[in-house]
Amino acid sequence: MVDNEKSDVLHATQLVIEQALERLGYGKDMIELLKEPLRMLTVRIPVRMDDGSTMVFTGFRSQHNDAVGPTKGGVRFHPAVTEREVKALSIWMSLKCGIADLPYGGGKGGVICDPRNMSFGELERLSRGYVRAVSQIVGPTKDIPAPDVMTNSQIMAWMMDEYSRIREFDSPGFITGKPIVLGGSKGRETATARGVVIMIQEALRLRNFPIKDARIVIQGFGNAGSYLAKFMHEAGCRVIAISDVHGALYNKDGLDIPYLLDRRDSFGNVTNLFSSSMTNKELLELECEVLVPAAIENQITEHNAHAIKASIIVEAANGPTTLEATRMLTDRGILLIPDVLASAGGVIVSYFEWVQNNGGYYWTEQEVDDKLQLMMIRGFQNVYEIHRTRKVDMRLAAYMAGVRKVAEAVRFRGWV
Ligand SMILES: NC(=O)C1=CN([C@@H]2O[C@H](COP(=O)(O)OP(=O)(O)OC[C@H]3O[C@@H](n4cnc5c(N)ncnc54)[C@H](O)[C@@H]3O)[C@@H](O)[C@H]2O)C=CC1
Ligand SMILES: O=C(O)CCC(=O)C(=O)O
Repeated sequence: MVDNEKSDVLHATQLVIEQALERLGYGKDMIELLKEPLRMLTVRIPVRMDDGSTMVFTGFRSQHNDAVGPTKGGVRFHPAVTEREVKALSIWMSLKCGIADLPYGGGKGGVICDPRNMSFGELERLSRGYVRAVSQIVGPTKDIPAPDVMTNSQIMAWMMDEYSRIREFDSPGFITGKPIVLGGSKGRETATARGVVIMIQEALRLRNFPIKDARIVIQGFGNAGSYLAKFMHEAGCRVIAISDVHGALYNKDGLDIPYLLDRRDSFGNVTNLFSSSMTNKELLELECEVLVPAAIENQITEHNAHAIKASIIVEAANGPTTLEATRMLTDRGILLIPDVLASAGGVIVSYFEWVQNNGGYYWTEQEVDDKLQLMMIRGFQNVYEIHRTRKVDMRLAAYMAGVRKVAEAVRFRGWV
C-alpha cells in the first residue's frame, strides 16, 4: 500500500466497515452497499467577491445511507476538502448516529474555500450559494446540515434563511447549530466538547486515575478544542498544552486557559499571539494522561505512534489516527476512544435541537446536558462491551456498534 493510500480516510474507513460487517455476519452485498454513500452531489458555486470579480467554488454533499431516517451531518469550509474526505465523513456520521441510537443516517458537506481569507459578505454569499446548490437533496426530513470545521452558528443562520426563502416557509429544523434566537438548542455550541469530557471521565475511571491529577494535551483550539480546554480546566485538571494550525503552547504546570480563551479568534487561532513553545508534532508526543486530537485528520500515523506517551487518547477530531497507528497504539496498551464515539456529542445535541424545533418546545441547558450525558455513557458502555467480549480494538468495536443499526434497517427495508 502506498503512503497516501494509507492516509486516504475513505479507503481506511471502507476497510473497517468491511471488517465490522463481516464480524456481524453480513455478506458481500451489505458491504458493497455500505462502503460507499448512496448519493454524492458535487456543486459549483459562483460567488460575487467584494472586488467585483466572481469566484467559482466547488462544494459537496454526501448522503451515506438513509435507511434509518434522514441523513445528518456538518458542512466543512476548508481549503483541503476533497470528495473522498466528505464521503468518509458521511460514513462516520452514520456510525456516530448508530452508536448514539439516533433516528438518522449519516451525511456530510464540504466546500473548498478558506474562510480566513474571505470577508463577512463573501462568506454569506458562499453559504447562501451552497444551500441553493444542494437545496434539492436537503431538508428537515431528508438531510439536515450542521456546523463543522470553520463553519459556525452565523453560517447556519444564513443557510437557514436561504432555505426558508427557497421553500417559502420557515424551516428551523432544516439545519442545526443555529443561534438560539433562531431555534438553536442551548448546549449545542459546547456539545462536542461536553461529550469528549464525558469520554475522558469514563476512560480515566477505567484506568483508575483521578481526574484532578490528569495532565491533558489538546491539539486544536476551535469549537471542540477550546471548550474542552475550558471544561477540563474548570474540572481542576492541568491542561499542559494546546495548539492551533500555527503551533503549540506548553507549560508543565498547566496553561492559563481562561486567558487563552479570551485571546483566541473565531477560527480558533491563539498561538500566533505568542512565541510558540513547541510544534504540533512535539505536542502530540508529550508525556500526559490524556491526549485529545481536536483538529484535523491523519495526525497520529505509523510515523509517530511509537512516540506517543499518553496513556489515553480521546479523538475529538474526525479521523485523526490512521489504522496502522491504531494498531500500534492498541498493541502498546494505550486506551483509544475513537472519533465516531468520542465526538458524537455534537450530533446528539443537534438531534435534540431538531426534536425541539419539531415540537416547538425548548429545553434548559441542564436538561440538554443531562440527556447528552446519558446517551454518551450508553454509547461508551456499548462500544467497550463489544471491545471486551469480541476481543477487537476500540475502533472496530465502535464500527460494529455503529454500523449494526444501519445494516438492520437496510435488511428490514429489503434493500439487501
Ligand atoms: N464542531 C463540531 O460540532 C464537531 C467537530 N468535530 C470535529 O472536530 C475537529 C475540529 O472541529 P472544530 O473545532 O469544529 O473546528 P474549528 O474550525 O472550530 O477549529 C479547528 C482548530 O484546529 C486547528 N487546526 C487546523 N489545522 C491544524 C493543524 N494542521 N494542526 C493543528 N491544529 C490545526 C485550527 O487552528 C483550530 O484551532 C474536526 O475534525 C471536526 O470534524 C466533530 C464533531 C462535531
Ligand atoms: O451536529 C451535527 O449534526 C453533525 C456534527 C458533525 O458534523 C460531526 O459530528 O462530525
